[in-house]
Amino acid sequence: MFTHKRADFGQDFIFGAATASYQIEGGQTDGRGSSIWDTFSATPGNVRDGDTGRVACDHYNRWPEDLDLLADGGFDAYRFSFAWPRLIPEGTGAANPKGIDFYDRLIDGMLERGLKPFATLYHWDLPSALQDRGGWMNRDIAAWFADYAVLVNSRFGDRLAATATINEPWCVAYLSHMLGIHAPGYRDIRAAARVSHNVLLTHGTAIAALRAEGAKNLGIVCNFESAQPASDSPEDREAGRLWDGVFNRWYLDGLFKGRYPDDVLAQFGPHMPQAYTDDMAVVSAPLDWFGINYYSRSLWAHDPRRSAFPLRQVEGPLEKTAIGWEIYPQGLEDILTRISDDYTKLPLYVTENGMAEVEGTDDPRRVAYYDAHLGSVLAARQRGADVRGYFGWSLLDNFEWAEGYDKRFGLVHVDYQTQKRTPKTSYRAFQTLLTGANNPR
Ligand SMILES: N=[N+]=NCCCCNC(=O)[C@@H]1[C@H]2[C@H](O)[C@@H](O)[C@H](O)[C@@H](CO)[C@@H]12
Repeated sequence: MFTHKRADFGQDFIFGAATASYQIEGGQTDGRGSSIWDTFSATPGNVRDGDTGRVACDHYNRWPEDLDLLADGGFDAYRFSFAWPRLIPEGTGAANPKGIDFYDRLIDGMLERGLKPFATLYHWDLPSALQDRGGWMNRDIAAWFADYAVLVNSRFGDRLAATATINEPWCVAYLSHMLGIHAPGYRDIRAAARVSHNVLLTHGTAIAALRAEGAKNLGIVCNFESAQPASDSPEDREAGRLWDGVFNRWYLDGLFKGRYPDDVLAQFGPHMPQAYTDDMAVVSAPLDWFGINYYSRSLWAHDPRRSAFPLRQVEGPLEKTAIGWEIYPQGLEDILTRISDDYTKLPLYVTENGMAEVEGTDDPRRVAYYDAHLGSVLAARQRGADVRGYFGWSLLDNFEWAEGYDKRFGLVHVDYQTQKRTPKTSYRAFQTLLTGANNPR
């Protein structure tokens, strides 16, 4: 079990678990439109074992059982995402009544169980019809997304505890348009530069539209990693700093200082959209809270072979999870205190933290991972970071993007042949922390 006690976090601290629509819902029916992850995963070679989100955890049909798992675990909140293609199948225009009905029932189900709905408007499942129109590379996405955000707010806003516009803009931009690892799979510096701006412009445009509707408790969720040099050489130290710029400072500086970091702009060079500086007041719109996703650290060395972003990742020596990421709890304390000291005094939520582990329901390594990272949250709070909550990633084993179903992050095991859910030891650790009892269902 954990070494911490619920009281260590203060009575107002929120514990939750997180998921995302494409990773768990399945339910490619009832008017849901196609998403870029449907097309990306249907393309051979993009996802391990050719896995897709067609069925996933069948959450579209099994959501009452999954909400029961959250309630029985003693969680205060559930971080979930709306599937844009389920609500507006073509991305713009007519809403899908069956999509609205699904989220109506899901959110009411949370409220009936005393679970606070922490919503994310976009967790990567862009409607394919919008990709046909350029997707994130088209500046018009800011208006398309703002209209979608206003629809969600009009239908569900009065029941949501908190709303994040976008999950992990770095993944939407760099992982998906520079590295090509996620949908839509571009490897194009010009696309990456434009999307790195458009994703934050879209966020800010939606915030303004939601404010005009009177929406409250608005934020964004960004992912951070502790970017470190692979050696003490000046070149490697510069490489570590540049990656910190790419992964962390682009978003922190953009959102909270209204400007992009010069070292990263220098790498993007002439590929930035014209007059992007005119947008920075919108990009840095005031927020009510800020979400931090943290998993690991990364080591970087100078790579002179590359004309832009001259760096390469180096494997580190620390214990690794089943997805190959080093276990580095200190990085969570560091990023929380860095954000609080250098960027914002907004309420902070750890909106994702967790680890991939080999299949099984006894997961002592995951218990130790969570225990160590919860300790980092306490340490950051003691250093003045206003951390208000923590969400484990993930409630369920689920579709892990390009890794398919091979990588399991769940507190609850999913047998994809039978869809049977089985709480793991790590679920029991949270249940004991949160309820004091280890009451098996
Ligand atoms: N260089 N490099 N670095 C690799 C950085 C990976 C960043 N990926 C995440 O943070 C994703 C986040 C996502 O929200 C969720 O949908 C995913 O399931 C989890 C687990 O993967 C995490």
